[in-house]
Amino acid sequence: MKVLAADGISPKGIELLKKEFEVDVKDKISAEELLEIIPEYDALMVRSASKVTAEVIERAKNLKIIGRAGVGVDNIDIPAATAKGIIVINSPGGNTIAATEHTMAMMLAMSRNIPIANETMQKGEWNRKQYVGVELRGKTLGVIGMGRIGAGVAKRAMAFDMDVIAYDPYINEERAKSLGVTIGTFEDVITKSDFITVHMPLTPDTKGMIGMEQMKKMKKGVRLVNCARGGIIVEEDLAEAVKQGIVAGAAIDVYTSEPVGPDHPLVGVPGIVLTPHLGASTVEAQIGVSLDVSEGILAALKGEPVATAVNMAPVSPQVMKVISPYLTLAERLGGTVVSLADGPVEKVEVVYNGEITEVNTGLLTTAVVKGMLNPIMENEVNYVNAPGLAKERGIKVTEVKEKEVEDFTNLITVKAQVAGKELSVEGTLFGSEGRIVRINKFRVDVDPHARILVCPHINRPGVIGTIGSLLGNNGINISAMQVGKTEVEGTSLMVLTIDNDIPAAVMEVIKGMDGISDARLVNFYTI
Ligand SMILES: NC(=O)c1ccc[n+]([C@@H]2O[C@H](COP(=O)([O-])OP(=O)(O)OC[C@H]3O[C@@H](n4cnc5c(N)ncnc54)[C@H](O)[C@@H]3O)[C@@H](O)[C@H]2O)c1
Ligand SMILES: O=C(O)CC[C@@H](O)C(=O)O
Repeated sequence: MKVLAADGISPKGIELLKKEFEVDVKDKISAEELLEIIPEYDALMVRSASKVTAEVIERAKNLKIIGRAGVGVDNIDIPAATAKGIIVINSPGGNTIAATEHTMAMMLAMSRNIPIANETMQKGEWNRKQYVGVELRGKTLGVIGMGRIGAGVAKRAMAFDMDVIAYDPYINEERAKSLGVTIGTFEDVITKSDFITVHMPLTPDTKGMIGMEQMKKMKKGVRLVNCARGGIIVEEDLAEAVKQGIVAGAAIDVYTSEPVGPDHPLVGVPGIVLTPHLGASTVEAQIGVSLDVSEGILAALKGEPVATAVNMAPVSPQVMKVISPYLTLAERLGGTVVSLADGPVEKVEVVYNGEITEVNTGLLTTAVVKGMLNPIMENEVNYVNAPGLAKERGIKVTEVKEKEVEDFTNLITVKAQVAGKELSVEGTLFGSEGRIVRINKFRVDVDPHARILVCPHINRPGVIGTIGSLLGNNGINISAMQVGKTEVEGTSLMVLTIDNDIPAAVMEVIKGMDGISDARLVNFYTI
């Protein structure tokens, strides 16, 4: 497998990846070169400089995962990646402190004229009267977007004795209370604050959220900070508002289009402090984000789910801890059902019993679907594309949770509707080992690995022996055997774990044997 690390990713994560994969490092890569070389790679790591467009994704023949060494994924075409089953991961917390501290640094630099004072002093000037600043103490800071960075900025601002008022339509009263901030409306924040800082992603809702109309409503002497995304504050309006004295100052780290040249409207405006997207640029943050995405890439390339995938339903680390031991079992139950089916699966119901019902089992259901589709699809099915592929194929997937469970702590039952008939396979964990404990109505204890031959048959002398001899005569070794019975007298289910594939002609002979009702091969290597 080959990994491309673009945009100057810290070597810490790259070292980790190099233990398992071939890694090419290209700190500076043009859009043309990326398009040209992307077909070679299985994984791509980027910061904010490279644009992973639909065209790049279209040409990425082998790409399985894109790792964004940072928070914002606005430089990646997520719908295009999802449609192609490419996992997109980021590092949600790796650079939070760096961006939070940069915001504080920008606020202080702006309010105490540090950049201009330094610049003029470096030229030999001594301008003490010209650069009188303002204090943070006692001022109101308006925080728009109370996520990781917004909350970190609020906490630090309170240590500077600022009052914090926040606007974030997606946080609840309880969270606001625990952060010690006052929650207000957008109007409250823009009209009552002395400093305003924005910390949300650029979305259709947030784009241009602060323009001239809003700036005119703000307090006289207001100062604005944007260390989130360019475009949340309209750049031309901000330049004009500072020039006209509507806004006293601004500190900006991010721009609608980067890199920024000398013609940018904010360049050269007195009172505006600019940095070239340095929010995440600390040694610690770069190591953190590099390790985060490298670990994610390692897991994803092994087929494991990654909690930081942005194009999958998010799974908290607590939930992941509970469900991860069941993921392989869930896939194998799905794969078993589809291998036993005599026709296309129309409907799947995944029933969870026991303690596992207390957490979100969505990812386990996706694992069942992944296991069902993998043996029958040409291209790899993964946690990202499995739900979409099932929908495309008209397979209705539902989840049922039932607290009660007999005999086991937890039980997963996969029921499939095939040509009007129901098939079901049940599984549980014995310690950390997955086991199939029931196939249709037959109780079994099968270790779902290698290949199994499943034969419902009449319970009478000689039937099992005939199959054993046939397999032996064809050089197929049986390494384990189970016979499951039902309440229906006279019928049994034989499950043989075998070391080799069974040729189609031998399968036909088995199916035609006296006393055998059916024969199905489940190959766990393809699930
Ligand atoms: N300058 C940098 O180098 C740098 C570094 C890290 C992060 N960032 C950017 O900072 C931003 C925030 O990062 P984070 O880690 O705190 O993200 P986060 O996801 O933890 O927080 C974002 C917050 O914005 C809120 N939000 C969404 N839409 C909103 C709206 N319309 N109005 C108000 N609030 C809204 C969300 O509810 C959430 O609480 C992101 O855009 C990220 O890309 C920049
Ligand atoms: O890669 C960077 O330096 C910027 C990262 C930052 O914008 C982010 O969204 O995490």
